[in-house]
Amino acid sequence: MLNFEFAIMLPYDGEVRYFGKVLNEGDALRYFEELLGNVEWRNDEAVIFGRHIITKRKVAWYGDHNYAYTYSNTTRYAQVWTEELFRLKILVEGYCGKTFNSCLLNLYHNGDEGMAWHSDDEKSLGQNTVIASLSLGAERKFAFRHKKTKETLSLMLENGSLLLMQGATQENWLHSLPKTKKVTTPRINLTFRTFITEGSR
Ligand SMILES: O=C(O)CCC(=O)C(=O)O
Ligand SMILES: [Fe+2]
Repeated sequence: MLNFEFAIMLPYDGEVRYFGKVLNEGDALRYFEELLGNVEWRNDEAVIFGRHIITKRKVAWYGDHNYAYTYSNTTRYAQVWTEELFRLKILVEGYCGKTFNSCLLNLYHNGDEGMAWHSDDEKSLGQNTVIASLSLGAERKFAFRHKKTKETLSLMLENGSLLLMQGATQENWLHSLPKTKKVTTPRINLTFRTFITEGSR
């Protein structure tokens, strides 16, 4: 396997690697535009405390099969990889030395849209899940907060950059994409994940 340079982001209780830019400006822009136009973007919906919420942020979900995935009391079905998403999956797998069977995409139109503190610890992802996050478009701050010590740290996710979260990260740390008035342009984020399918449980 090839070795790539990366920065280690978490001091303890989890493993996060930041590879920096893995796509040059031209490729990042081309993928951004292709995904903006070709992905089936939808507003995310959730039922939280009995209220039906529709987010401003748009989402899409792709994978090897049309997996059904339930969170926040809503079931979604994955679309099968587009050609450009499949190419990005192969690129990301090369850096991470891991394979992924699905990808959740988020489209943030500007800094008014973000993602609140959460961890990606759904049962369908299993323990010590590996999540690779590729960012395209506007540079945004990404933050981690330890669930017990409350230690907080953050980094900037650059255009074309790759972040890998693995080990006990989801068990011990929350992460968020804070809203900001400074960002007025859109960003697309792709999180490649491994969804545990019926056959492999
Ligand atoms: O947009 C990001 O960088 C993070 C997205 C995220 O945390 C998620 O989709 O679970
Ligand atoms: Fe997340």
